[in-house]
Order: sequence, then C-alpha cells, then structure tokens
Amino acid sequence: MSANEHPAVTRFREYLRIKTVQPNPDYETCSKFLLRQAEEIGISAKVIRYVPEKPVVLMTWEGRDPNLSTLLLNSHTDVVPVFEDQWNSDPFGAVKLENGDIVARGAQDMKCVGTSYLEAIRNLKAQGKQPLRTIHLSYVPDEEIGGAGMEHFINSEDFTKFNIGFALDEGIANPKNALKVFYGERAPWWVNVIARGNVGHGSMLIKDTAMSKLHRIINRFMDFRAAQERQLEIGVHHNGKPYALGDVTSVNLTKLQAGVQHNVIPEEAIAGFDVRISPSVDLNRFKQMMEGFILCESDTRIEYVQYFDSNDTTKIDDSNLWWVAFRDYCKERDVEIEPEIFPAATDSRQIRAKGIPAFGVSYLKNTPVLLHDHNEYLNEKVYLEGIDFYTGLIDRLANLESM
Ligand SMILES: CSCC[C@H](NC(C)=O)C(=O)O
Ligand SMILES: [Zn+2]
Ligand SMILES: [Zn+2]
Repeated sequence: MSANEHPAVTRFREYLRIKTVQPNPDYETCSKFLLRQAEEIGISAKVIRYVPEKPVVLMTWEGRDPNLSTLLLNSHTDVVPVFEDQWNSDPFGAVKLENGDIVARGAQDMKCVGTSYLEAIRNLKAQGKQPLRTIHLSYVPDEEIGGAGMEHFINSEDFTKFNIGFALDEGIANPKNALKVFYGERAPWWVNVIARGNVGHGSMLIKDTAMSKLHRIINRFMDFRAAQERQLEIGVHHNGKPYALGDVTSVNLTKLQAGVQHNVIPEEAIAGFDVRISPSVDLNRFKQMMEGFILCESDTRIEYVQYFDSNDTTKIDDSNLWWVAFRDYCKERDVEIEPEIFPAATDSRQIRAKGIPAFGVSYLKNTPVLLHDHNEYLNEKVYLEGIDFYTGLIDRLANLESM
C-alpha cells in the first residue's frame, strides 16, 4: 500500500482481504468491517441474523421524505472458491500491480460494487447532501451458493418495512467502453431426471432399462437445446439487434449418475440438467413441455433441485421513471449502456419477483470478464471512476420526485 494511495482504494483492498470465500466464508470479520464503514460515514447499520451463522448487514441513510418509496443498494458479501496454484499472487492479498490492477477474488464479483456504494454515500455526505428518498444498503451472504441470504432478507419484515421502490445489484464486466445493464434474468432450474427400469446381465438386449429410457429423454432435451442454439444464431430483435444468450433458453446436461459394474444393468439412472428459461418464455408452458419429455417413459420422474418461478423483467421504456433517470444520467455522463438479460442468476431476480424494478450494474467498463476466473482483477482507475459514477447516480435516483 503506497502512502499516496486514494483512501477509497485502500478501503476496497481491505474488504478484498477478508476471506468471505465459500464454502467457509468469514462473515464475522466482514460484518465488522461493514459496520465500521457505516459508523465512519455516519449512517445507521445493524446486523440481522435470519440464520445464526449468516449475517445480513443492513444500513440506512434517512431521506427528507420518509413517505416516498426508497432506494435499495444490494450486494453479496461472499465470493467463489479459488484454485490457488493458478493465481499469480495471493487471491486474498489484493496486490496492486504497477499498472494499477488490483488482483483478488471478489475484485469484480462483487466487492467492488459493495464498497463503491459506500464510497458514493461518503462523497454525498461530504458534500453536505441529504437525499429526498431514504437509501438502504443490504450486504447479503451466500449469493454464490444459491441466494438463500437474499431469500431470507426479502421475505423478512425488514424488507417490507423498507418500502423499496427501486434496487441496484450486480452486473458483469465488459471489455468494451460500455456498461452492461441487466433488466432481467433467466429463471434458473436445476433438474434431475430419474429413470428406473428393467435389470439383468450386461450381455443381453433387455428392453426398457433405466439407461435406455434416460437416453431417450436426454435426446428430447438435446433436441430442444439444438433448436435454441439455432435461435441464438439467427434470432434478431425488432430493433435489429442480434439475440444474446439471455434471449434464448439454455439446456446443459451437467450430471450423469448410474451403474455399479460393466456387466450389470443398473436399476436407476439419473441425468442432471442446468436449464435457464428466457423471460420471453411462459414458465408454466415450459414446465409442461419439459415434463412431457418423460411422459411416455414408465417409472421416470423429475426432481427440482433449484426452481425459480419468475423470469419477470424490469421495464426499460418511458413508463419506468427509474429507467428514464438511469438512462438520462448515463447519457449526460457520456456513458454508453448495453441493456441485456443476464444469462445466469443473481440476487436481483428475487427483487424483481417481488414486483420491484431492479437493474444489475457493475461499473466494470474496459475490463475483461473474470468473475469466477483465476487472477480476477479490477484496475484502480476504473474503480475510482466507478465511485464517481455511483455518486452521481445515487444522488439522481434518491432525489427522484414522487411518481
Ligand atoms: C440458482 S442460483 C445460482 C447462481 C449462479 N450465479 C452466478 C452469477 O454464477 C448461477 O447462475 O449459477
Ligand atoms: Zn456476484
Ligand atoms: Zn459470482
């Protein structure tokens, strides 16, 4: 750490050094760090434990009009595991290279966003401002293992009392000089197809074995996948923009489980699929279609390991004043934006499912996409630029007049 480092960068690096890495995240040190930040800045904060070992840190900066709906700034505190031998420096060392790249797990996903919110509020407070609308910040655990941290918060009384009108959450890096803005996500379903069938000697041609049933079912999933792949190749939006991954439904066979010995036909066989359903698809109809894949196979069933019953999006037209404010702010700042559907899943899907508009944005322009990858980094210049961006953005959104 050099003597002339920007204090915001020093604080960011401190956050990165806290090992909130799955599967054993150090949430206690993390909560202490966040509480200290809130105290320094001068906003109220508390730790809520919907589950004892899984603290959620909630902060509030009261606005001038408590009757208006509020702004939520959400981020998750956990990070994904590392393959340490593949890193050029300690993933939790937050080493800063000569060119300003800060290397650490979480530098992009998404500790940069969590501390940028705090720095922005620090700046606004230093400018002597108080927002019209109340601003809440939520720091939730376990996004990286399915989002139970957010699920507890979103179904709590705290959440209801917050009366949230609009939320910001994470986006993704963009190697281009533009910001990705996610206004929706595909619904993530993880399903196991379990087939049971006739057994016997591996040298025979026995009918309707578990494997032969599963094979036919897998083929139906794969035929659907091929059609979606084709859609992705040729699909075009009405504005002429080609389809992106978020615009189609993806199916991946990610798990296979069966067998005890080569010459023994197994009684049971299981195929696991990762399915992501595009917001353009009706979830009930999709479910019917998928369950139709197993209908003609006796003694088969589908088990839902992960099921999310919403792929609702936030409107990006003039009817949504949060969008108008966001879009106009970016335009004024000359920040190009690329609105898209997020292909994977973040906690913001849970916010949208509650009927609250939300955008996923991480100020990671001109930055390679390194979330969950080795040697994840963010350049300090981009980080500081992002704080400046958030300072103005939060000021704008939290001062949006009554709608
Ligand atoms: C169903 S929760 C899983 C969340 C995870 N999110 C990311 C960003 O990788 C995913 O999309 O697989
Ligand atoms: Zn994330
Ligand atoms: Zn992640």
